[in-house]
Amino acid sequence: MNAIPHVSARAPVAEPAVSVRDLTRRFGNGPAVLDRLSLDIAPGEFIALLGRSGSGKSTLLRTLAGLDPVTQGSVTRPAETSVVFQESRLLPWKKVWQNVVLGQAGATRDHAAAALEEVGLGHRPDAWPLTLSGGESQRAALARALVREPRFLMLDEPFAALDALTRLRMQDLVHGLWQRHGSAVLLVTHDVDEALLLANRVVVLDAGRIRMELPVPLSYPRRHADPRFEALRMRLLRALGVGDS
Ligand SMILES: Nc1ncnc2c1ncn2[C@@H]1O[C@H](COP(=O)(O)OP(=O)(O)OP(=O)(O)O)[C@@H](O)[C@H]1O
Repeated sequence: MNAIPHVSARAPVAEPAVSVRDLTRRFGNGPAVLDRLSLDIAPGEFIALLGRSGSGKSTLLRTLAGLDPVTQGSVTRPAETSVVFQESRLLPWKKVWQNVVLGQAGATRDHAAAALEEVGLGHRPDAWPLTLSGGESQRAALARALVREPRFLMLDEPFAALDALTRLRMQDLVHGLWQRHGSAVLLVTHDVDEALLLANRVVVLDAGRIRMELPVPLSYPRRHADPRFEALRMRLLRALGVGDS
């Protein structure tokens, strides 16, 4: 896979990898679930999207993925885009490696093996999905995303169903993949700490609008004990309406 040079959130970038302009999305005659929302994501930038339940996070992601139509406005993103969901969505009647290459023209068993190796599942290409643990299934889902060599990777609460320890391991894995491949990443999460551990910039959504955009100017690896981490955490919690405000 080609490494795309990492561009930090602050670097001047002429062409964003992803551009959302005045995006509005309604269901039927209902209220705007996304309300004239604009957002640019730079090549190689890692964005975490936070927001209360119902704030429009999944709708934004689905619209970016082309799974949901745009009511008004526009969305531009690379053709090479991959999505990983909360559930791995592996087909149980196909082996792991077959799932990894599914729907990807030209992808071979060797491509699957390389992607599985990278996510720490190189020893189980012939396993059946139902024999995998939750963490292993999500690793396979990540391998399936990687085999597409995405310039833009969307992750919709990919660790939400995992236990705390597995979740930490998966966060490390995603961080490593991002550093190696340099894709732009959009991670939807409910977890403020996860957002601050991983992202260059945290975007808080509220009723379909961006309530806050918070750059995270801390180097990696990040530590909860860092007072700057804690200060950013408090700001995010306030923006989410948690804690004293
Ligand atoms: N297919 C649909 N038809 C009608 N309304 C919908 C549909 N999908 C989503 N909505 C509404 O759009 C709003 C935003 O939903 P969305 O799933 O994007 O929120 P979310 O921030 O991802 O929430 P959560 O954190 O609970 O996953 C909600 O009020 C939801 O009820």
